Amino acid sequence: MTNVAVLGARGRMGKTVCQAVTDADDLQLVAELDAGDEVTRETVAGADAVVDFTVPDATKGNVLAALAAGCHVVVGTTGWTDAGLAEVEAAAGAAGRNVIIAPNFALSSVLAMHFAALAAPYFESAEVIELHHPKKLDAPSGTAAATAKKIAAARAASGSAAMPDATAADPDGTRGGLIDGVRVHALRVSGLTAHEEILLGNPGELLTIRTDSFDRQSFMPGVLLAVRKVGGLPGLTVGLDHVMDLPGR
Ligand SMILES: NC(=O)C1=CN([C@@H]2O[C@H](COP(=O)(O)OP(=O)(O)OC[C@H]3O[C@@H](n4cnc5c(N)ncnc54)[C@H](O)[C@@H]3O)[C@@H](O)[C@H]2O)C=CC1
Ligand SMILES: O=C(O)C1=N[C@H](C(=O)O)C[C@H](O)C1
Repeated sequence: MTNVAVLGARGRMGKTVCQAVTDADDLQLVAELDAGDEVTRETVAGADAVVDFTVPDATKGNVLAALAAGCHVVVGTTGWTDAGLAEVEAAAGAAGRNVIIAPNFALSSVLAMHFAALAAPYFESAEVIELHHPKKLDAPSGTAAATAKKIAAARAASGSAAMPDATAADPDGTRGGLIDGVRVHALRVSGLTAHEEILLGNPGELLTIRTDSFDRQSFMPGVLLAVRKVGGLPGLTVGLDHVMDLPGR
């Protein structure tokens, strides 16, 4: 039995994770923490793994506290910087505990990012559109940022030319942001949950890769997989693609 503590337990994702852990035969929910609760050895109640779905401002402090409390950590909270990831990697090494941070735990999204990186060197243009509910605190989504970085890395590795859409005219600033030279557009619309479209274009053709999370249940198989695997993946792992055995990686 793996003991699990959930941080952000009163949130949209936290509630869903608490239920998924409760429903799993091999996992036991031992603590539910939210804003105002300190993360200590006592409050996480002997958890083997702590799961964090909180807010970008709090997540790094939570991870460092959970490592200090002797736990492995699985993080879905977005808004991470490279410096924050480096700090966590060092802390995980020092504590002898492991951390998995994934911007998206939905299988469709992990595969969409993977397919986009595979396709990117074969197209002149690539732009990312992410669509979410208006209560989302960060923009662009962690998934869109990761997708753009993967597209840019794949194009750089294959020696692709700069994309014409990155420098296309933008007289009124309506062309979105740029992440590693890839255009990213963030939409916030009532009724939506979490969606992403990646458009890859050549003269006369378009490849569209689209992923939709209609329900937060879509993230649960990935979260539970990470909880079950985190003890065996030393140090810091970023991205569920490194936890799954994706062919062609
Ligand atoms: N990786 C993935 O697959 C997914 C990631 N997310 C990310 O997860 C995060 C949470 O999303 P939602 O659940 O929709 O947000 P939410 O706003 O519904 O929940 C956040 C919860 O964290 C709590 N909280 C705030 N500060 C805290 C602290 N210091 N310690 C403990 N709890 C604290 C809040 O009170 C709230 O209950 C966001 O960063 C979102 O982007 C969301 C869905 C999927
Ligand atoms: O806030 C959300 O809802 C989501 N956040 C993650 C992100 O920023 O990529 C994952 C998913 O898109 C849902």
